[in-house]
Amino acid sequence: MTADISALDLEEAGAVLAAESARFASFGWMRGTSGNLSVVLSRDPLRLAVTASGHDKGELTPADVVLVDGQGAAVHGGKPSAEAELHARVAALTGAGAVVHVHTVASVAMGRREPGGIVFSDLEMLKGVGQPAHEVEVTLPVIANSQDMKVLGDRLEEARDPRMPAVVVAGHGLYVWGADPRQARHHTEVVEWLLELELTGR
Ligand SMILES: CSC[C@@H](O)[C@@H](O)C(=O)COP(=O)(O)O
Ligand SMILES: [Zn+2]
Repeated sequence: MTADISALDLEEAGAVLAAESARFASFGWMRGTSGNLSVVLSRDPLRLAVTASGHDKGELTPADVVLVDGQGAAVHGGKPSAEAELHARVAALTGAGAVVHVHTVASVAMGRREPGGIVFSDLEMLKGVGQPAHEVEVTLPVIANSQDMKVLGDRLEEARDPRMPAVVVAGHGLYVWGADPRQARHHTEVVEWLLELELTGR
């Protein structure tokens, strides 16, 4: 346990992540134990609470959370998400306070159709990721999948567009981030809505 993060802080974070996870699972976005969530608990040193690996993400309890460092290694708790290192990388790179990873059908389907990136324009919903609705084109980057989180992190760093707090990982799912878990959830809902629209409309 680090001196600056109490067990209570971690359990409170676990309660938030369990609630967010149950919500995403209810949407069918975390089927078969897929997906993972994190929230930043301290910046210096970087510490995140991340969901434990391999659990049913619709049935998490506040205890199903692990404290990890800036490399995604466990500092306290059990086995962190297999993707904890990427969460830490996103938090360090973007300044986000929370990261969401979901396995949505629309993200994988659109990543296949548009491997060079998915362009959105003239949609009121773009305001939900801080962009104007009109006269702007915003691209959601698509990066190749890897089981190596360092490789995935390098790809995300190279491809990300500061105007879009998300990337699609081809053949895998969606990474989205925000200032806190609530904003990360809203960004996730908006990006997924945009993806579903494009999937339906093309
Ligand atoms: C069907 S689980 C797929 C996993 O390999 C992974 O991509 C995932 O999203 C969940 O991993 P986890 O280690 O439980 O956080
Ligand atoms: Zn995944």
